[in-house]
Amino acid sequence: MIITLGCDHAGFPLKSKLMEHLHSKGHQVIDHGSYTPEPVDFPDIAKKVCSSIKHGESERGIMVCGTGVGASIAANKIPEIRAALCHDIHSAHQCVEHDNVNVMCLGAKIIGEWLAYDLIDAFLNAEFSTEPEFRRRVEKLNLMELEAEKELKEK
Ligand SMILES: O=C(CO)[C@H](O)[C@H](O)[C@H](O)COP(=O)(O)O
Repeated sequence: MIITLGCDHAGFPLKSKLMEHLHSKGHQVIDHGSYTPEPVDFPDIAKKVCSSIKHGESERGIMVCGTGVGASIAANKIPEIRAALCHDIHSAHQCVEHDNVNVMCLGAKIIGEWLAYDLIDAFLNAEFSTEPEFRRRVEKLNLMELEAEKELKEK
């Protein structure tokens, strides 16, 4: 799978390790930075990661910040992105199976590298369920996005 990766300064050390892990699993990685441990604002990187997914360069993304919270807030502002902060294995696969999540967010200050590897594997091995209730709910999320865009235009 082609995966887009991004991080801020707090996520930088973990992102480098994740990159190696993803390569070892045979994934292709598009790295949208940050490329140094210098301070950088997570919304700027989240925009790049999400734009890469929106434009079809990659199928899924992984964002790492200190807690994963800022990254998930930022990513969820972008239309067509469903981002989830996942620090447990069940959420890491169910978020795809039920909610068709396309960006997983991790907190480098919260979890260690080995849990991060397992979370990523669970996320990337999961597929969106064909069960109608999950499709219907994600369709409702899409409608909410369209309604919000319409309201903005009407302002
Ligand atoms: O976790 C984060 C946002 O939810 C960020 O990665 C930062 O760690 C957090 O905002 C703290 O900022 P700082 O500039 O690293 O002190």
